Amino acid sequence: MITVKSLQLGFGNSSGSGGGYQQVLHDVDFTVAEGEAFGLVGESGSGKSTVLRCLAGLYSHWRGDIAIRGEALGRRLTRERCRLVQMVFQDPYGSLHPRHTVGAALLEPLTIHRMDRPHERVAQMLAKVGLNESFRQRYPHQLSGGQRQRVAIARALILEPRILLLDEPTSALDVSVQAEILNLLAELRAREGLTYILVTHDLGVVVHLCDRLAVMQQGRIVDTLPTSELGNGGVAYTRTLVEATRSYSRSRERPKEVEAGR
Ligand SMILES: Nc1ncnc2c1ncn2[C@@H]1O[C@H](COP(=O)(O)OP(=O)(O)OP(=O)(O)O)[C@@H](O)[C@H]1O
Repeated sequence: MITVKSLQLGFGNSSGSGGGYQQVLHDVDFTVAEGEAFGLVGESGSGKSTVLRCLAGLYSHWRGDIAIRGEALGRRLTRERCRLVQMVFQDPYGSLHPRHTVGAALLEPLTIHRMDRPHERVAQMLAKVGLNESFRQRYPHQLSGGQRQRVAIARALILEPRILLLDEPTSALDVSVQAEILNLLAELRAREGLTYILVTHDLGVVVHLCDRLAVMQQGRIVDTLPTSELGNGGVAYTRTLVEATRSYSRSRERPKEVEAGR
């Protein structure tokens, strides 16, 4: 369903005169099947979010080929592309307008895309993400972190896209609500037959949600494997990453253990 071939992107002045040019993506290749959940993992700065941003149309100066359902993706963000591909960001506070109610935030894309039965669609979408009608009147600051992310997911899904790009969708959330949002995302994918590309630092999230993953290092994909193979060690860099994530999780858990012992 999604084919990315030789994707390259850099920032800065590429003329060579001013210097400061940084090549961020080098020949990134991967494919994602319809209905698949594909994880992108790797060290900080390896280019994961940049890949998502190219797919979402937030960057237009990439080179290479991106095709969705066999159709080459242009560099302009068209109405059809918005209907097909939507993105959910790490921080729902940043992606929701602070002075728009939940109802207004969900109605806006429907109005722009002139969709019929807008109020009915908002009610259905709220129910799908587990929020009742009373949430329509609330502002983002009147929601918990988990509820805000539910609204952000609802806003991304309200145009009925087929592809959801998820950039660290749970990392800004309290540990207690992370599982709730992951379960919601898994449930929505199963029910709606959605295709996910998910960027995360957390291999636990990949295991929970993804069928396959690609490991990025310095702007390149260095390994692609089924999630089921993660436990088997994989190739050297993936093994190192798995170990690093394990020790990262352990160090995150330590303060809680200390707290519990008080
Ligand atoms: N708009 C930009 N202008 C200049 N450089 C950028 C820009 N966006 C990203 N970069 C650089 O591109 C590289 C890749 O960034 P990217 O955000 O894709 O990494 P990442 O793997 O998602 O990292 P993290 O896991 O920390 O979010 C980094 O070196 C970053 O500094």
